[in-house]
Order: sequence, then structure tokens, then C-alpha cells
Amino acid sequence: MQQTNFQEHLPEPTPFYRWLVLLFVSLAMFGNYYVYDSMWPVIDLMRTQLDFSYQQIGLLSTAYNVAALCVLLIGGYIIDRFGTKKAITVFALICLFAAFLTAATPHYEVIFAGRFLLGIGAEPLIVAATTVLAKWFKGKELSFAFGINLSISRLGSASADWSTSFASPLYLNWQDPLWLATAVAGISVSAALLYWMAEKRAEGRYHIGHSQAAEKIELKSLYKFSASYWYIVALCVVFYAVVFPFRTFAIDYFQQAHGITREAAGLLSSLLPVAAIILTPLFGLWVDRVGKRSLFMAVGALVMMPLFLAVTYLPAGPDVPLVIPLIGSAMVPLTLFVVIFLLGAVFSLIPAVMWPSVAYIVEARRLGSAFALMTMCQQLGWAVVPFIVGVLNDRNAAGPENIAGYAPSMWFYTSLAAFGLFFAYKLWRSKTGPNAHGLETITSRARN
Ligand SMILES: C[C@H](NC(=O)[C@@H](N)CCCCN)C(=O)O
Repeated sequence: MQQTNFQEHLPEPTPFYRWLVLLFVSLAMFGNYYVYDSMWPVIDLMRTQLDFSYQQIGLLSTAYNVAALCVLLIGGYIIDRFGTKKAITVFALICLFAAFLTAATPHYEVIFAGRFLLGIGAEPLIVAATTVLAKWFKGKELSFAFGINLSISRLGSASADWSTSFASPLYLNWQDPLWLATAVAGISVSAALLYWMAEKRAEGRYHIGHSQAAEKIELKSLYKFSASYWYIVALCVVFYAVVFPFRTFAIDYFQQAHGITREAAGLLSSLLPVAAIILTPLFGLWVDRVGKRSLFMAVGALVMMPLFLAVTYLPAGPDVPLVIPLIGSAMVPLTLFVVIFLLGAVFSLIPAVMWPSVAYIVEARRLGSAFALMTMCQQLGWAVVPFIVGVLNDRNAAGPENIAGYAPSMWFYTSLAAFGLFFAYKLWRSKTGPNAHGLETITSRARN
């Protein structure tokens, strides 16, 4: 208490200090997203060198979500109890150990334990990073800081895809790219320690804000959210249950079903996070100006729906150059290029509109619970789909000799996207009716 009073007489942190904290926390997130995505470019090597099935690989993805589901229940408490400095460092250390465990042995059980442990460290690290931004940027450039943080995180995902080019000599075996990921996890730990030092040094000099205490999710509170909230949650579940699992299998799918090299497949897959880095803040600005949030989400779901059937049934078309400056270039089929670019645009549009929309339909005091509940539901859908896709690919003997074997999983993604469109439509209907909360009408221009 005394410390709080003493703190309140201190000056605000300088902008330089705030941006330095944002940089350190974002670097910790960069490593976090890199490690998560580092496994997807080695799927074909795990299948040939370790004899893993698609189902086993799907389960490696599911392990992350199951662990995340368990730890998210108490993550907020841990962050509040021990503070963000200790929490971020401990979660980053857990990610480092998880990356080490994943790379260390060829035993499936140990790799599984590594991915499970990653879920324990990575998801609460994301929550802790958001808490730090709220502490340092509340009342300042908070949305912009969130945007930068998410873009640097997505750069971690893109870098994992790009490693197929800049670290191509490592891809002779499944293990070396994962050792590289362990080294990148070391960047996360170093960044966490630098953040710890920066905040410690700031504590006696500046008045740092307090983030809102994480709320406990109580069962009885579930009844109190409106139907619109649940439509957004349902869209969130199906959207991430399509996009993240698709990314899990994308590089292997491009190699096996479309016969392109790992380097080209990595560059193509990176179009998703790269598009998101550029387009997410732009869509955010656009929607802030014009409103029409549920319409934007419905358009995103509508665009997403035919994409998986397009890669399955449309002719590949001529090869076109895909150039990622400083990283590499490759020739890729036009149809794949257009489809992945459009999916990247949807991957930018829906998150940019969906997460902030919750703030318009839920009262401020219940926003913490609303986001926590939405993230937990997201994990559930995202946990189940990779396993089902793995089973579908195995049962249908999908592979370069039987490309049609990938079609059932593509139909599965399409059906999920159709549900997404349905939920977005229901949301749009409810938001243009008498019980609207302004999701379609509130704009930054209207507020000014
Ligand atoms: C903002 C959103 N983040 C999440 O969904 C996280 N719960 C999980 C991200 C894990 C990526 N490796 C997003 O990234 O769109």
C-alpha cells in the first residue's frame, strides 16, 4: 500500500522507456511464436525419418492446446500472484525447456511431452505479455502497442516458415531445425530478463500503471453473456480451428500434394503471417472508421469457405514468382499463390475485427472473463481439428501417390468455414436488429 502511494508521486515513464519495454516483451513473443511454428516444416522428415503418422503429428498439435486449456485456468492467478517480471521469465524458461525436449530425442513420447510443456509456457506467456502492455500503455497508445506486439509475434511465425530458406542446410534431418528453434527460445528468455531489468530499474523512478486483476471464470457468469457474444465465440472457435491446423499441415501438404520444394512451401506458407503483419493494422484502422464489424466478419468467412476446395479441385495454373525480399524467391503455382494470399487477408481481417468487437458487446467489468472464456473455447476447437485432420489423412492414405487422399480434410475445413459463415450471419442479423450494441455503427469518426 505504502509503495503504491509512493509510486503515485513519481513521474510517468518516458516514451523511450515504454517502447523499450514493448520491444523486450515483443521479442519474447517472437521466440514464443517461432518455437510453436518450428515443427511444421519438419513434418515430412518426421514421417520419413521417424515413421510418424499424420495422426501422431496431429496429436502433437493437440497436446499444446490441452496443456494450454489446463494452465489458462490458473495462468491469470499466477501472473497476479508473482508479478509479470517473474511470470514472463518463468514461462519463457518453460518454453526453452519445451523446445529442448522436442529436439532432444527421436522418441514420440518425449516430443509429445515437449509440445505439451510448450502449451504450459507459451499461452500464459501471451497473457502475461498482454498484461505488461496494459500496465505500461493504458491511457497511452495501447491499441497501437498491441498491434506492434502482434506483428512482431507473427514475424516469429513467418521466420519459422522462412527457416526452410535461410537455414535450408539444417533440413537434412528433422532435429537440426528444432535445435535452431531452441536457440530462438533462448532469445525469448534473454528478452524476458531484459524486460525484468528494465521494469525493476523503472520501479523506483517512474509511476507504472496497474493492470486489471484477472477475473476468475465462474460457471454462473456464462449465462449472463448475450447471444451476440456467443456468436463471436463460435466464429472464433471455427476460424482458429481452420487456420491454425491448416498452417500445421500446410508446408507438408504443398510438398506432397503440389510437388513443390520445402523452400517454396515455406515461403508460400509464410504469406499468411506476412499478410497479417501488414494488413491487420490496416483492417483495424478501416473498421474503426466505417464500423460494419459483423458484416466484415461475414465477408471474411465467405471468402475463406471456397479456398480449400479451390486448392483441391482447381487447375494449378502457371508458375508465378513469389519473392520475399532478403529471404528468398521461388516459383509457385498461381492458384496456390492466390488462395494463400486470400487466406492471409482473411487471417488479417477476422482477428482485427473479432477481438476488439467483444469490447463493444460486453460490459467493461466483465471483459477479462469474456476474453479468457473466448481463448479457452478457441483452444478446444483448435485441439480437436488437427487430430481429426491427421486421422482423415491417414485413413485416406494421403500422400504424393494419392493426392485425392487430402480431399476429405479439405472438405472438413470447408464445412467448418461454412459454420463460421453461419455464425457471422447470425451475428450480423442480431446486430442490425432492435438489440444492436453498435457493432455496425460505432466508428472513430462518430466518436470524434
Ligand atoms: C491474437 C491471437 N492469439 C491467439 O489466438 C493465441 N491464443 C494463440 C496464438 C498461438 C500462435 N502460435 C492470434 O494470434 O491471432
